[in-house]
Amino acid sequence: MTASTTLSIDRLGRRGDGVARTVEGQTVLVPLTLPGEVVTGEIRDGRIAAPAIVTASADRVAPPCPHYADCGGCLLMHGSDGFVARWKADSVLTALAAQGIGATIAGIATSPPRSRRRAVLSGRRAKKGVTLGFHARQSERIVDIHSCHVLRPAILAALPALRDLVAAGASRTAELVLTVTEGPAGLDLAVSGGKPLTPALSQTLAAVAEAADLARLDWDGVPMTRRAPVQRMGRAQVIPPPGAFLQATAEGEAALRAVVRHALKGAARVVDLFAGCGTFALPLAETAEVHAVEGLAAPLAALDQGWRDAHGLKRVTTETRDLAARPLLADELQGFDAVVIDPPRSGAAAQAAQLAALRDGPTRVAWVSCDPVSFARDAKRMIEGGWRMDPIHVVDQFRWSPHVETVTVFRRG
Ligand SMILES: C[S@@+](CC[C@H](N)C(=O)[O-])C[C@H]1O[C@@H](n2cnc3c(N)ncnc32)[C@H](O)[C@@H]1O
Repeated sequence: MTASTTLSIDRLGRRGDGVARTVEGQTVLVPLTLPGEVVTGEIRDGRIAAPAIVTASADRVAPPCPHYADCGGCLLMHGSDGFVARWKADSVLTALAAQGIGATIAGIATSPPRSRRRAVLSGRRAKKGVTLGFHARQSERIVDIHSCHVLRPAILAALPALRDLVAAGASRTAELVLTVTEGPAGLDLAVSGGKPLTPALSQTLAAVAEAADLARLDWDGVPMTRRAPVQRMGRAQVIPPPGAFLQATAEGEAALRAVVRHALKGAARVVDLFAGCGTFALPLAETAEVHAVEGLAAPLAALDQGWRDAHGLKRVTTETRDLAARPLLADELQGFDAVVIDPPRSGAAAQAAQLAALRDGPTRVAWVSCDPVSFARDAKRMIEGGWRMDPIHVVDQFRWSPHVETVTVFRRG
């Protein structure tokens, strides 16, 4: 017989698990709980994996998804919308406070249910059939999903076809990774980890692509294009490379872009750092000349082509550059009025150091971030360099997950 322990949840940790303390002072993680709840269960390896709720929080709601108990795609569906919004805003303020920065939240824009237009699914073929979905919590096991409250309806409708692809093209040993993106031309699917293409497999894949009306199916780097999988970026249309980064929801992208546009109004020369396929660069080129810098050549080539095919945009130039190893230096930044920066989760420490040291050139930096902790570190550097930080807009594109994105503006002069 194993002993149950009763604990009170103090707060949620960064990954969304409840955090409690035993009387002996041991920290225990308790998934799917909320602050203030009293829970009981067996502690193993510092976790109560299957807690019974003794006293529920007033913020607890019934999760709408039948897969929620198992699927790792969502971790906060048991909290009310108000709770999740407050928790995300607080996690940004907490990360900034840890760097000694006081900040205010301008607002939070939460993407609606069923709005995720880009998702990475996993698929496996086994003796007993195909599984397709997200990984279970804390596990390599794939939860076979048939409904989902985050994915766009077009992605959900394609799951049977994606299962057919897994059945035809997954080996028994490897997991398929399926990156699916919805755009105006339909679904764009990039699959990696599949069996080598043979004429027979190509034929099957082509038949599935046709039946599901996929715009493009990329099989481990070999694209089959039925329609150009364009994405609109302002007045331009871009064909992203297969599996390329795009903001996860159209609503989230619009919220980020609105803040960036407003902040950079009137700027004649803008540099877009970590530009991707041009989410910010191309709309900004309606009113400003833009220099787009990005580490990967393929998205930049797509951005460049999108600019060349569009009408009425100001000049856009591109530069492939590793901004961690070779950030833009002060003399390279001086020719710009304003900066937009949107680094990966690790942030932009090297670039922040260069921006912080600026005495001439840009007076505005619109800073988009997908990680509050690295953002807080970089913000501290900016503020130490004399920049003032505007209130922070929280943009929640990953509803019901612990991810949180922000955009704010640094100003000087
Ligand atoms: C969060 S995404 C933003 C992309 C784009 N701004 C958008 O909104 O679609 C971060 C981008 O940074 C790029 N990146 C990651 N590490 C980089 C590095 N060391 N140097 C330059 N670019 C990098 C990625 O390829 C990706 O396109």
